Amino acid sequence: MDVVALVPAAGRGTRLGAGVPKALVPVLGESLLSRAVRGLRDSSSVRHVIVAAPAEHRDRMERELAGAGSGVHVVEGGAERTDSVRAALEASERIAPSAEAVLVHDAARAFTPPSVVRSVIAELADGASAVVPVLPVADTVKRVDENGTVLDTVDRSWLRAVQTPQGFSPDVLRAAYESVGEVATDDAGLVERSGWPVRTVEGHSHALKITTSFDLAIAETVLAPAWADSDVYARNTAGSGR
Ligand SMILES: Nc1ccn([C@@H]2O[C@H](COP(=O)(O)OP(=O)(O)OP(=O)(O)O)[C@@H](O)[C@H]2O)c(=O)n1
Ligand SMILES: C[C@](O)(CO)[C@H](O)COP(=O)(O)O
Repeated sequence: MDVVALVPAAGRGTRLGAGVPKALVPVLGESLLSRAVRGLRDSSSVRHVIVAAPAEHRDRMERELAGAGSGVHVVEGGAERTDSVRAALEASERIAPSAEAVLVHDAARAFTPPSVVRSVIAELADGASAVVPVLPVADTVKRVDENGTVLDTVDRSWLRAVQTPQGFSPDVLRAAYESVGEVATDDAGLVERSGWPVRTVEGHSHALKITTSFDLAIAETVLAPAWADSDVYARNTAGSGR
């Protein structure tokens, strides 16, 4: 399959509070952005990568990715994640007009194993129009009212936590972005609202979204060393890792 990956990387990283956009934060010497793009390239299944960068850091991100290969492009992102994905999606019509599949992958999920990327693409190749990697929810989940009092306990057997990369047939994602103007927290949410079925594949604990300083500590002590260790990396890319 001819696959293009869109990488929203234009967020500020407010919850991490590193003083630079989160995608530029280094983990053991390599930025989250560089690692996220490397994971996509390591899947050997992605032809083009289009990164949405903050306007004021676009040049720096271009330099950061200079060694990542000729198929990597940087465009200007927007105020919300959906604006950044929309900008990259529009650029994909020019950069990758013959793409048969589009992935959307957070720069913040920089340690996603290439095996997850391949699983999503395999499901698209099998005929799915939209695919998301998911994990079961580990905690008991409760609904609460505005005062913080518990209303009820949700049956978690139906719940899944959703990761990226999320994969789509290009026409389906474009139609969803054209018809649904509002902001969504993930791209599959827009596709669902347009009435398309969304399939799931097994996600991976290493695909966590680096959001807080705790997550960054996990990245520094567990995830980056696992990637640097070729044996651990091989096991990690082969299994579920849960
Ligand atoms: N306007 C935005 C906002 C977010 N993102 C990207 O969307 C992904 C998921 O967002 P999140 O992890 O919430 O990142 P931030 O918005 O940077 O985090 P925060 O809410 O803490 O500021 C990240 O790769 C982020 O760079 C983006 O491209 N454009
Ligand atoms: C797309 C996403 O990573 C799926 O879990 C998530 O919804 C992004 O949410 P955020 O609020 O922008 O971090």
